[in-house]
Parts: sequence; C-alpha cells; structure tokens
Amino acid sequence: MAGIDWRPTLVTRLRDRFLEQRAAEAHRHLEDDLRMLWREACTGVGLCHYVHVAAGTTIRTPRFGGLRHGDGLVFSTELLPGQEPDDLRAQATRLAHTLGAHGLRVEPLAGRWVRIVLLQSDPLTARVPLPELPLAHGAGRMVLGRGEDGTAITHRLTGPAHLAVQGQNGSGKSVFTYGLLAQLCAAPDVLITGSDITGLVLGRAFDGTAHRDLQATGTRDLLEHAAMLDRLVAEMDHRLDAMPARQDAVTASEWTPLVLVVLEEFPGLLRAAQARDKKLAERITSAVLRLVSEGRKAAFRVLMLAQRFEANAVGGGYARDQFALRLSFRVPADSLAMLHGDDARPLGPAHANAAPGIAYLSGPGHDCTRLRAPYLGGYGEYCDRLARHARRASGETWADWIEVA
Ligand SMILES: Nc1ncnc2c1ncn2[C@@H]1O[C@H](COP(=O)(O)OP(=O)(O)OP(=O)(O)O)[C@@H](O)[C@H]1O
Repeated sequence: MAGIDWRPTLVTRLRDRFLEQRAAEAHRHLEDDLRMLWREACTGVGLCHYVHVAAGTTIRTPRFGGLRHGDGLVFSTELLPGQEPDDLRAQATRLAHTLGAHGLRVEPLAGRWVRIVLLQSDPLTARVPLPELPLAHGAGRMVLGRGEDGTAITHRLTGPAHLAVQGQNGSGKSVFTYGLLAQLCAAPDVLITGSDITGLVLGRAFDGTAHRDLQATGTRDLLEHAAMLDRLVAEMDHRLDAMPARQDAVTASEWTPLVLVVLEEFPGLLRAAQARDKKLAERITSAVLRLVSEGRKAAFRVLMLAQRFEANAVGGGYARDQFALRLSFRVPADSLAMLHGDDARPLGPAHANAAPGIAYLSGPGHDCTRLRAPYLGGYGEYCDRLARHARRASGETWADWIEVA
C-alpha cells in the first residue's frame, strides 16, 4: 500500500503559518506607525484638547481604533467630545498629507466613531465610467461625477433646481451633458427637449426617439427655436392652470413628464437671434425667463450651457439667479467667482487650468466641491446609447398634446 506523502502538506502548513505571522506582524507595525502619525497629525492641525493636570499639560487626540485588514488603508477613530465628522473633513487635506496620503474620506460609524479612508491618489485624475444602465425614472439619482473624496456625487432631476453649466471650449461641457442625457433618456417620466445650435447634443442623435419633437437645432431656422420655447411655456401655463386643489407642484408621471429643457450654448443662440432680429431675441429671452422662474412647480427643469455665465449673455442677472445647481468646468478665475461666489475665489487660479472633465460644483444639498464628470466614451458611444436605451417614438407623440401658443 502506498504511504501517504505527508511531508509537502506539513511544509505547506508551516509555510502558510509563517506567512500569516509575518502578515500579522507587518499589520501590527503599520498600525503602530499609523497610531503615532494620527496623533501627530491631529495635534498638528489643532484637532486636540489640552488637558492641564498637576504633572503638566497632556494632549488628547481622537483615539485611534484599529487598522482594518484588507485593501487600502482604512482605520477607525473616536472623535473627542464636542467634535463632529465635519471638523475632520475641514482638515482632511492637511491630515492626509501628514499621513503620507493624497486625501482622506471621513465616514461616520456609530456614536463618536468614524472611519478614515486614506486615498493614495487623486480620484480626479482617473476617468469616471458611466453606468451602462440608464435611470428607470426621473427621481433616480443621476451621477454628476466623482468627488475629491472618491465618492459618487449624484443629483435627482426631481429636485427643485435648474442647472447652470459653464466652461471654456474643450473643458468637458458636452461630454458631461452626453452623460446626463444618456442617463435620463429611458425614463418614462422624463422628456428631453430644448435648443441646440450645434445640433450635436440634441437633434439627430435623438432621431426616432420620443424626445425628438420638442428639440430645435441649427442656426438656419431660428424661428423654430422660438416656437419650440413658446410651446413649452404654453404647456407650463397649462399645467399651472390645471393644478389640482391643495397641490402647489406637479408630480411628474408618464402623462405629465418632467420636462428637461436643454439650452446648449444659449448665449450663441441669443447672439444669432439678435443679429437677425432683435424682437426674436427678446421673444427667446422672455420664454426662457418664464421657464426658469415659473417652471419648477410645473415639473420643468432647465439645463443651460454657456462658455461663461455672464448675466447679459444668459438673459440677465435675474435669469442667472434662478439656477440653483451650478457647475464650472475650466474657466478663468473671475468667471468661477461670478457663478459660485467668493467661496470659490481661492480655487480660481488652479481651476483656470483644470483638465477636461474636472468641474467645480455648488448647489443645495452639495458642499462646494470639485468633481470629475463621467466619461461615457466619444460622441459615437453617446449616439449608440441613445439608440439602445432612449424611449422610442410611438404613434401620437407627446408634443401633439401640447397646445400651440
Ligand atoms: N469627463 C471627462 N473625462 C475624460 N475626458 C474628458 C471628459 N470630458 C471631456 N473630456 C475630453 O475633453 C474633450 C473636450 O470635451 P467637450 O467636447 O465636452 O468640451 P466642451 O466644453 O463641450 O467644448 P466645446 O465648447 O468646444 O464644445 C473630449 O473630447 C474628451 O477627450
């Protein structure tokens, strides 16, 4: 009878145990180093309490819990009494640099305990892929991008905010818009309408879809843009007039969809209209002004894109003030402060050289932050996604229901 060859098994077991012990020892050393560095970092940025006792002064810092096993550097810490996770977030960059990391994320756990995730590289340098599947309804969370702390920044179109997007040529406005529209195109309660003088974002990419009827493109027929905007205003008025009792806002549904009015390069449309007929430019401006000021309650949202959100280029300061959610891709420093206020001023010089796809975001429910917009691929991929997912036109189109103004 052949004997059992036990030697390799024993050797393997011994080797595995040795490796385990080595890993545990390395983990312990790393934990000790991090504990010390964490204490130094917290003291350095003033996240500590000085306690005066008979023997002198001792320093208390947030207690280091334990280093998590596995990928990346993740540990827990207990905040000092009176501290909030936001106190750590406010010092995140300094803390991270002291710990030898690029950045860090603070995630509340329970009680005063929070989890610290150290980020080894800038999350804004890596491309952000777009989820393949579009949103099932307008209240879904659309991805605006990935924030500096590595988390996804999302927004619901049903939230009561119009969107303003500015950026120089080649800064990433179109790619960002492709990403948004590709996410929304299949939702049965969303209708993508608007004006696009380039004819790339809207128009031919939407041919054959339920969204195409209320999209005006190109510069050949500017009256078409004005007429389309007038139809939208008429529908908005109709919705406001027909508002049921005890209700002050329309709830979007398949029958009363959330109407997204995309105004691609709006200052260009106004300039072209002004050059042809001042009255036409006024007609377009007043329709857009009505949509941004009264549209929210009627389930209308405006997404306006411009190279620079100067008041007189976008229909006046009052129109600009109606945009609660604001995104700036690469723009000169003064344009950044113009749209986001003085809080953004210190970032101005650096943001003036931002890589394509990196934007500064401000708005309700969002801390002022930088993000990297998703990249779904080239223009061809945008067309393919619309062809794959966008709601198809069927018989009577939704536009037929809208009264002609
Ligand atoms: N989020 C992104 N991730 C990676 N690359 C991007 C991203 N956004 C834009 N880019 C790159 O930058 C190029 C220019 O972007 P885009 O066409 O969106 O700029 P734009 O602001 O719309 O310019 P224009 O005003 O000239 O149309 C893209 O072709 C792409 O290569």
